[in-house]
Amino acid sequence: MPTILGQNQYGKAENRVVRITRDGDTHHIKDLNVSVALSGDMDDVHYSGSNANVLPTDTTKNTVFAFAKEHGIESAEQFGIHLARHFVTSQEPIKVARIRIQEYSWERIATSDNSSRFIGSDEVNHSFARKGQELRTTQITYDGEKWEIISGLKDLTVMNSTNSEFWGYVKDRYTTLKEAYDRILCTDVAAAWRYNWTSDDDRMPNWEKSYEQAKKHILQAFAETYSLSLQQTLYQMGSRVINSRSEIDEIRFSLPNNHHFLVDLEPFGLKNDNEVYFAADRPYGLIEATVLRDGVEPQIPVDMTNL
Ligand SMILES: O=c1[nH]c(=O)c2[nH]c(=O)[nH]c2[nH]1
Repeated sequence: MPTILGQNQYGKAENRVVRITRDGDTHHIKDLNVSVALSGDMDDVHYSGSNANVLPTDTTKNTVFAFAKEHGIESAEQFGIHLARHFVTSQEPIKVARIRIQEYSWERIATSDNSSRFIGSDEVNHSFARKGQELRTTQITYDGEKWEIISGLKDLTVMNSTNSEFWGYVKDRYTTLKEAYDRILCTDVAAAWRYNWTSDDDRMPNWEKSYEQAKKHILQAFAETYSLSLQQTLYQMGSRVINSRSEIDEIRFSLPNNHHFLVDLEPFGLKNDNEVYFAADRPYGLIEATVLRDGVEPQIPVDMTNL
């Protein structure tokens, strides 16, 4: 049966590009998922395998990252327009470029009123929480006498665009990781905390307020900790909650280390001065720990945060 080629397009999908613009101590984030689809005179590659008209999808990926440096990312639309125009006007065989962009929005974390005691007031400008509601969770267990209430949240994505380092770790023959003295720290916070309210005879906590406050302390501790490891940040977040909320005795975290790798733009003659990152989705480091009020028995199950 004879066949003919129908509609076709190709490109690199889901380029996760993060552009940090550093305006002194005030940082701005653009976080995009960019998919490139090109079409045009592509009969030959399908019919005979001749690649003469094919700009590699790998090149389209590089172009996305290089453009993030060269042109910046003013808006998703502006960025997409630059890219689409580039592909169509620079490559004769390419007749149509379709750029799809999803943008992750971030908002600044409001730090605590007394933060200037811990950090310079200008440093609040590098800590962000991703917009979009986190999921609030709770588990209630009652045996007719005692209550166990474990509440928490998941998918609370936060980022520090500076004030994070990681060095001085063990190095064996398989270690290739370079020590980092200024890296992006990004995680999706999953936390579960246990209330010490166990009896109907005791005064019940204000659940709504407690949730809002626990979340606030987690965010502020993340923003205000100068981090030498995600483990250290985790502990700071946990102790901030335990120390500020007398109704909570125990908190467990599961924190993926959402790696952001600096993109090597040298091959394109561009210097990447901590501006353009590749946001990898896997594999990721996974840091998990419980923080307890001194003297209490741990009760939150290990997998409680994997709701
Ligand atoms: O904060 C970190 N903790 C680690 O244990 C670790 N391991 C690693 O490779 N990177 C990091 N980062």
